Amino acid sequence: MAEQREMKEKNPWHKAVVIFIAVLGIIAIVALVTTAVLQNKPLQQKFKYGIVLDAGSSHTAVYIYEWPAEKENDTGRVKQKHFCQVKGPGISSYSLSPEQAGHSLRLCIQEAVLNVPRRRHHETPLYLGATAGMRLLRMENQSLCDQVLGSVEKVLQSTPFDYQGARIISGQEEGAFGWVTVNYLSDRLKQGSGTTGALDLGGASTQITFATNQDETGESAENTVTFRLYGNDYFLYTHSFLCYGKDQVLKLALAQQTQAGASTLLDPCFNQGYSTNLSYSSVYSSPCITTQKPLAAGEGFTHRGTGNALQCQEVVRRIFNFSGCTFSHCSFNGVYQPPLQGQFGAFSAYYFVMNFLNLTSDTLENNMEKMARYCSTPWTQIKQQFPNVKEKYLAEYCFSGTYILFLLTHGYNFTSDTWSNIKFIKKISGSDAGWTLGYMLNLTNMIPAEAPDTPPLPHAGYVTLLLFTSLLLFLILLCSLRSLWVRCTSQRQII
Ligand SMILES: Nc1nc2c(ncn2[C@@H]2O[C@H](COP(=O)(O)OP(=O)(O)OP(=O)(O)O)[C@@H](O)[C@H]2O)c(=O)[nH]1
Repeated sequence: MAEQREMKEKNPWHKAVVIFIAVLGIIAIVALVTTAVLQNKPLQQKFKYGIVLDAGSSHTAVYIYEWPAEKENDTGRVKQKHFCQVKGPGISSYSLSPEQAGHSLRLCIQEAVLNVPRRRHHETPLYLGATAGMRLLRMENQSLCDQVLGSVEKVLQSTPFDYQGARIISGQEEGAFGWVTVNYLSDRLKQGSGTTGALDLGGASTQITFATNQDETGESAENTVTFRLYGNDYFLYTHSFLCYGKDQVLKLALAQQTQAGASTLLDPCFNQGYSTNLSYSSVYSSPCITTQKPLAAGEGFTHRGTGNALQCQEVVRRIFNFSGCTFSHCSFNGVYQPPLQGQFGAFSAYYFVMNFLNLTSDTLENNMEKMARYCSTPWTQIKQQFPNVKEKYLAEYCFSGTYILFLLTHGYNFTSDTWSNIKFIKKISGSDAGWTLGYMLNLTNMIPAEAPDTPPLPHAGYVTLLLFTSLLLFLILLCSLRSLWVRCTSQRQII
C-alpha cells in the first residue's frame, strides 16, 4: 500500500495530463499552420484560353492567350501563349477569290487546335477582328467585303472552339484596345494614374491614343473613348488615320509624285541605284488615292531611287495637310488633338522600322542624321550589308523612317524635348503590343469596372498572426496547468 502511494506521489495524474495536452497543443498548432500555408497553393494550376485573329491589311496573325482560371480578374495575368502568322497577304487581298480568304487561315487554326488542351476547346472563345484593309474594301465594294468575311466565318465556325464572330473593328476600337493592352500588360490600370499612350502604325492605318483630362475630350466626341476600369475613370483621346499606315501612305507619296504621268519617277525616298517597274493601277486603284490616274500615263512607270533625305521630307510633307484646323489644337488634316500627355509606347511598324534603323534609343537630332545617312547609302551597298532582310522592307526603310519621324514630330507634335517619352516596343512581358489582347479582355469582361475587394490581410500576414495567437494561447494553457499542478501538489503535502 505504502509503495503504491509513493508511486502516485512521484507520478501524479495531472503530470500525465499536462504532457498529453502539451503534445496535443503542438500537433494542433503544426496542423493549423500547415493547413493555412497549403490552402494558398492550388493543387494543380488550371488555365483558360482565348484566341484572337488580327486580320490586318498586310497579313493575318493568330494570337492564343492563356490565364490561370482562378485569377481571371487580376491585371497582368493573361499572357500570350502562342502566335501564328498566316501565310500570304491580308484577307482583304482575296476580294477576287473570297473563298481563299478562309482557306488561308487553316494552317494557323490547326496550330491553335494543338496549342489549346483538347478539354478546353469548346469553352475557348475565338474572335476575328479585321482592321484597315477590310475598312478600305468595305468603302470600295460592300458585297466583296461581305463575301470575304463570310468565307472566314465559315472556316472559323467549323473549328472546335467557341466561335464568337468575325467583324471589322472601328479605328477607335483599334486605338483604344491597343491602349488597354499596353496598360494592362504593364500593370498600370490598377494604379489609376500614369498610364502610357499607344502609337500603332499598321499597313493601312495608324492610331494615336492617350489618356487626357475630361475637359480636353469635350471638343471632339468622335475622338473620345471613356473606360471605367478597376474603379478608375479614363478619358481617352484616340484617332485612327485611315490611309496613313506604312503601305498606303507610300501609295499616297507615289501618286503625289506621278501626277504628270511620266514613265520614270525619280524618288528621293528610295536609295540611289534602286530601280523597279510599277504599274499605275497598283498605285491608283487604292481607295486612299482620290485623284485619277494621270491621262498622259501609260501602263506603268520605272520607280528609281535618288536617295536624298531632305528631299524625301518634302515629299512626305506634301501628304499632310496642316491647314483648316477648326479646333483649339490639331494634329493634321483638320483632326483634333489635345496636347500630348505622358509616356508613349510605339509598336507594330513603328518598332519594325525604328529598330532596323537603330533609331529606338537616340535623340531626335541624331535620328535625323542617321536617317540621312541611310537614305544616301547606295542600294547595292544596302543589299550587301543586309543580305537576309526581305528586299521589299529594305527598299522602303528610307521612306518609312522619314515618314515616321515626320508623323511623330510635325504630325503629332513630339519635340526634341518630348522625344524620349516615346518607347519603341514589340512586346511587353512576353506578349505582343497591339489591339488584340485589349479586345479579348473587353469581350470576356476580364477587366472589371470596379476594383475587386482585397482581403484585409495578405496571406503571409494571416499565417503569422495565426502562429503568434496559437503560441500565445498554448503558453497561457501551459501556465494555467502548471499553477493547477503546483496547487494540487502542495495540497497533498498538507494532507
Ligand atoms: N520592316 C518590317 N516591316 C514589317 C515586318 N512585319 C510586318 N511589317 C510591315 O509593317 C506594317 C504593319 O504591319 P501590321 O502591324 O501587321 O499591320 P496590319 O495589321 O497588316 O495593318 P492595319 O490593317 O493597317 O492594322 C505592314 O506594312 C507590314 O508589311 C517586319 O518584320 N519588318
